[in-house]
Amino acid sequence: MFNENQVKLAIAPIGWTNDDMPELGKEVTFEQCISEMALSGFSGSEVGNKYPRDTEVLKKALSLRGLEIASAWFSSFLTSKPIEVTAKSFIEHRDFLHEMGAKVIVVSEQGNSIQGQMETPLFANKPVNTEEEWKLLLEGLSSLGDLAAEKGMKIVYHHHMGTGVQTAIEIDRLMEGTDPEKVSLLYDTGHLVFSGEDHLAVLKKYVDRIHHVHLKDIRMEIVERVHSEKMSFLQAVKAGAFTVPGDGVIDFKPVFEVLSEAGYKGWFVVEAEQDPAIANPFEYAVKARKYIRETAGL
Ligand SMILES: O=C1C[C@@H](O)[C@H](O)[C@@H](O)C1=O
Ligand SMILES: [Co+2]
Repeated sequence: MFNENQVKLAIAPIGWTNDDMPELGKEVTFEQCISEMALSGFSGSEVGNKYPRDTEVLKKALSLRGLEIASAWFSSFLTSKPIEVTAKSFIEHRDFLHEMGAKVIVVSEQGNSIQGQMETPLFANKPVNTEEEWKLLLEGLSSLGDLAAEKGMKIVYHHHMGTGVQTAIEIDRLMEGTDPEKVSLLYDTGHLVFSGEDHLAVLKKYVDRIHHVHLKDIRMEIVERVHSEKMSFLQAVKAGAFTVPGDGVIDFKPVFEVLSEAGYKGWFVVEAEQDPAIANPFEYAVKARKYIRETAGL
């Protein structure tokens, strides 16, 4: 299905230690996390809060286990702070990733996001960008795209629950308002299905602009509780809204088919944050690896 020289498989550390709620998995060491990633058959990782920032130390620890860095999350504040503030931290992040050999930079606007607020009900309080916020966001992302291009890199925008770019309509606006040469899309199956979008329609529409993929599955019974019990994003994660591909309601076969027919090149990153005390991260990594082998032939 895929050309094995063009796609690579990574897993995010968020199942071992959660960056949004560092108390989840605080006892798990960096070495345990990356060793279990390698042992379960992955060749890459994104960057978590326990990863050393010294690039030589990080490279050595990863190469001992046959792992590479696929990318890392960057929070932009284009709608709430002057562009210079975001640009300064973006350049630092870009240079770190460039040194680590990554080609794409995950960007998500957090200026008006509620994703980190433990008590804020997710669906009732989702921010909706004003016209002014859209302008700041679209122009700011173009500038970040230019900065990424200086190093031969791309930004991949992460649509996300609890932010101003969550729904298919909002993704349309983001895509229509930016230059494909400057702004690419990160496709995260879990966030689209959680939001109630047609994830395959979004994929087919933007497949040529998708340069990074997060593979996340959904437990629909938890999403129903998020609605009825007015849970926040973080409460939803703790309750187990997300899981690894093959363990929830999403059929990934058509997702892989659309991407392979379009000649997708880049990383697939299994990203399934759940409480590691409930869902053993190594066991779930092995489960995801087996499912991807069976469904994508990778
Ligand atoms: O890519 C991601 C990074 C996390 O920090 C985030 O909250 C998660 O849901 C996600 O998709
Ligand atoms: Co994601």
